[in-house]
Amino acid sequence: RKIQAHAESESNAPVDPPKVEEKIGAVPSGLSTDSDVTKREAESISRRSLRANAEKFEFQAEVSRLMDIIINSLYSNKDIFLRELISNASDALDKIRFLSLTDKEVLGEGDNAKLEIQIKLDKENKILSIRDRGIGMTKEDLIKNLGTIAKSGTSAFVEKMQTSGDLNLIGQFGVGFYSVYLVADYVEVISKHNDDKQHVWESKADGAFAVSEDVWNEPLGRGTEIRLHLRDEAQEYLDEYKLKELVKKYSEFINFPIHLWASKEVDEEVPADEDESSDEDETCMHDMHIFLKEDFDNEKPLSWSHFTAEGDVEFKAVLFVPPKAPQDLYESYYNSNKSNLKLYVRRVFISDEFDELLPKYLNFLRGLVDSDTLPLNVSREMLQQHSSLKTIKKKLIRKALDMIRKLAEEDPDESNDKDKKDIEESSDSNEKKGQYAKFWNEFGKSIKLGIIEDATNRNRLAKLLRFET
Ligand SMILES: Nc1ncnc2c1ncn2[C@@H]1O[C@H](COP(=O)(O)OP(=O)(O)OP(=O)(O)O)[C@@H](O)[C@H]1O
Repeated sequence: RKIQAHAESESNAPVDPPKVEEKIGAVPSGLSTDSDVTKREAESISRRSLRANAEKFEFQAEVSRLMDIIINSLYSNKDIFLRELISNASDALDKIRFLSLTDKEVLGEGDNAKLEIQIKLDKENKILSIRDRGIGMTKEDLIKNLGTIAKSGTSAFVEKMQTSGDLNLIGQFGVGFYSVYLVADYVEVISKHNDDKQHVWESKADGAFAVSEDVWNEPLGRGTEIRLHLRDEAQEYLDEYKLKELVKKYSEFINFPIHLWASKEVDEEVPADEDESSDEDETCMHDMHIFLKEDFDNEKPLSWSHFTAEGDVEFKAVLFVPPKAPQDLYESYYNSNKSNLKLYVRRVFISDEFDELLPKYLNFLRGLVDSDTLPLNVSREMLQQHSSLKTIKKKLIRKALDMIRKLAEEDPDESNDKDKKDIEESSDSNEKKGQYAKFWNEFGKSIKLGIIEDATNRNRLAKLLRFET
C-alpha cells in the first residue's frame, strides 16, 4: 500500500457532468434592477428558496438516492456530520499548505494566510456554519465534487446504506459531505479558490442543486464556508456547549486551530490549552497535548514525553503510555504491524500505519512524530530505506525507555530510600504513587519481549523489570 501525503488530491475517475436543468426551484418573478436582485436574494436565504438566476443542475442518480436516505433517516447519531465537515476542512487546509511548501504566494497575506477553521452559530437565523481557509473550490469543483460520486461501487454502497441504516459508513466511502442533510434541510456552500471567483452552491436535497457567482456574501479571500440551515428538530446544534464538546471529540488529530463563535461574539478557541502557545509551527504538538489530557475517558496517560531532535535529522515527537493496554495488544503480536504513531512530515499528515518508527515491543506507545528531514511525497518502500529513519527510530526508543524509567523513579512506591520517600510524599507525589505498578501490570509483558528482541537496549530494559515478591 502506498503512503501518500494527505495533502495530495485523489485522482478522480472521469464522470459524466451532471445534466443542466432549467427552472428547478422557486423563481421569484418581477425582478428588475440589480440591487433589487441582491435584496431579493438576501431574503431568499431566510425563505430557503434557491437563488433565482443560478444555474441549476440535477444530482447524479446515486447522489440523489443517497441524499434521500440521509434526509429520511432515523439514524440517531446525527453528530457525525460535524466530524465529516471538520475532516473536509482539514483536508482542504492540508492541500493549500502542501502547495505552499513550493509556492509561498498561494497563501496570500493577512488573515488569508491563517490556516484555521471557524465554526459560527447564528441562533437568530438558525444557521450553523463551518468555514476554512483551505484550498477552496472553483465553480467546476463545486459542480463535480458536490454533485457526483466518482467512485466505483457507489450503487452497492448506497444499497448497503439503505439496508443497514448505518450512516456511520458515510465517511468511509468518501461521501461525508452529504451527511449535512441529517441536520439541515437547506445548505449553502460558499467557496473561493485562487483560480476562480467566489461561487455559491446550494441545495434543498430535492434532487437538484444550483451554482452561481457569489454577489451576496462577504468575500472569503480563500476557502470554503458551509452554511447549514438547521432543521427544526436539529436546533441542539446551536448550543455552544454541545458544539464545544463535539468539536473536542472530532478534532483529536486535526492539526489546525478551530475557533468557535457564538452569536454573543465570544471567541473561544476549541480545543484550548492554557499552558501552550498556539504558535502555528506547534499546532500538531499543541493538539497532541490536548489529546493527552482529554482522551481515555478522562483517565490520564501514565506518562508522556515531548522532545525535539536537532542535528542531521530533525524531528519533534510526542510519545505517551496510555492508561490501559488495548485488549488485543498481544493477540497477533508477530503478525500484525500495528503502530500507534502518527507520522507527519513538515506538519503534513503522512500516515498512521507506518510501523517502522518503533520496534514491535513498543507498539503500545502512542503519539506522533513530525520530521523536517523526511521527503514529503514518497512510497512506503522509499521511506523504509531512508537513512534518517534509523536515526529517528533509535532516538525514539531511547526517549521511550527514558520515559518509562522516569515513571519508576518518580513513583514513591518504587523508592527504597526512606528520606526521599518522605520528601516526595509532601510534594505532588500522590499522583505518581503506584503508577509504575500500574504500568507493569498493563505493559510488563512488552518489556519482557523487548529483553528478548532488542539486544542493544537489553540493559536498559532489564532495569525496568519487576518480579512478584
Ligand atoms: N471544505 C472543503 N474545501 C474544499 N473542498 C471540499 C471541502 N469539502 C468538500 N470538498 C470537496 O468535495 C469532495 C467531496 O467531499 P466528501 O466529504 O463527500 O468526500 P471526501 O472528502 O472525498 O471523503 P471523506 O468524506 O471520506 O473525507 C471532497 O473530496 C473535496 O474535493
